[in-house]
Amino acid sequence: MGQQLSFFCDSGQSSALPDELLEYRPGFLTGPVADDLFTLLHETAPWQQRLVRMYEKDVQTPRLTAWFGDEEALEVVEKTIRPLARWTPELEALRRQLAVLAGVAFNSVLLNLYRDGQDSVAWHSDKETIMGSHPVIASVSLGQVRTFDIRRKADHADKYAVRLEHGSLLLMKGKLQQDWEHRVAKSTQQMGPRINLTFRKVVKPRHN
Ligand SMILES: O=C(O)CCC(=O)C(=O)O
Ligand SMILES: [Fe+2]
Repeated sequence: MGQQLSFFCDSGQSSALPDELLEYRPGFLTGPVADDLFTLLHETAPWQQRLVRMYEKDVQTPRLTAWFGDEEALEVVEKTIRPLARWTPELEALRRQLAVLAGVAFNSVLLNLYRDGQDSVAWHSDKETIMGSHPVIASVSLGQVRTFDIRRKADHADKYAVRLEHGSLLLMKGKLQQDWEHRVAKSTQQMGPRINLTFRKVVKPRHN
């Protein structure tokens, strides 16, 4: 990869984001392949609305999710990953393609369905306890273009945004999970559904 990319800050100015943190590939999947995958997943994935504990209350996540993966992934994070669906041929093919491209033996994929502009994922970083330090996460986007924001944990003014297009691939890597947070914010604009797939290699936490 290594191509130079432009990311856009809130001010509308473009600025290059270090590609040791994020690599963006628009058109990773061609239009028809992306269209078919969107329709298939939208109609057949075992979508669920999960409860998360926030401020001592159970609240529903503002999006639907589904997990697919290997049995070994289930053993790692039994509570959060369950139920874990078996790989479908289409997701298995994508996993293989991404494993070669990213050099990572992904053993699970988390699917998010943002039904409209009101669905979102709040600022967070993905847990390194179950992915090891400096994990590579391969994120494929289908459907509605949404904005992916990142901000540095130590200085929230240090932030970038990138539009994740239909059929695009975003590789998150290096110190992104350690030093930065990311989100997909709600939008007041009329928006169609978007499906995001994050391929992950989850591993048993190491106890020293
Ligand atoms: O929808 C996206 O692009 C990001 C999803 C995400 O950050 C996550 O599932 O951890
Ligand atoms: Fe995330």
